[in-house]
Amino acid sequence: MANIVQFENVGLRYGTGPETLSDVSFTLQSGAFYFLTGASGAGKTSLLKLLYLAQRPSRGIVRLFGEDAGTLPRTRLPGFRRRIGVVFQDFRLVPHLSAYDNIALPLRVAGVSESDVEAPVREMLAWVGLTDRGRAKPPTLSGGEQQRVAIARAVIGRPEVLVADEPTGNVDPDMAERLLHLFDSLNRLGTTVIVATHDFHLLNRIPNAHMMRLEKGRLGDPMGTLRNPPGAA
Ligand SMILES: Nc1ncnc2c1ncn2[C@@H]1O[C@H](COP(=O)(O)OP(=O)(O)OP(=O)(O)O)[C@@H](O)[C@H]1O
Repeated sequence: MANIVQFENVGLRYGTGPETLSDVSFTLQSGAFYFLTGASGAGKTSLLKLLYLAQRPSRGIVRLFGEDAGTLPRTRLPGFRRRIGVVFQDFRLVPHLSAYDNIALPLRVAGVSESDVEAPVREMLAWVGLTDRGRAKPPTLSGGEQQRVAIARAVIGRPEVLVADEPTGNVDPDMAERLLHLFDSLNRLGTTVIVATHDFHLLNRIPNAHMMRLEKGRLGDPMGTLRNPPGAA
């Protein structure tokens, strides 16, 4: 499998504070599934922001799709970002737009003609089990429904990498499993998936997932497949 993401000795410092991330080196293989764990404040969100190009490293190299993200001209950033879907813990849906229009947003922003928007949006609504909720606006949806809209929006552009930052933090355990199942099915179709989570119960649901653990801004033990995570029976 090809390296789709590569971090080389990456450091991140916000302003003049201490380093939030230090000497972070890892690769993500195309088509694999990764969990990123670590205590609150360990730097998970910061690492993911570097990955989806919302943040630039203070030092080191972030390589995406074989290219050094630090030397990409600004004009190429939107194209790169479209290859990475992002799911946030707090959903970040546009409240005055319907579920349908939230999911359609990435296609419309990318200039896809309106006649080519409806079929993929309907397909996504069905995939996340919300066929009947397309007209609903986010404030009228449950947390699990909102997160499913957010997942549909993140994947409608068929990204090569899906990044999810604590996507199950605001839903009940049954819904968390359901959401994880969506990530798993996407991964089986070939998308590289990385999920940051505190929820150890989820880890053994994807037996072949690779584990990454951040401790105070540094990656812990080398990555491996965690078949018996802490808390698993
Ligand atoms: N924009 C910012 N400016 C300054 N400091 C920041 C900023 N974002 C994060 N930090 C700091 O960086 C450290 C790591 O934060 P980060 O959000 O990456 O951790 P996390 O592992 O995702 O935590 P949590 O699980 O609580 O979301 C924290 O000490 C945080 O206060």
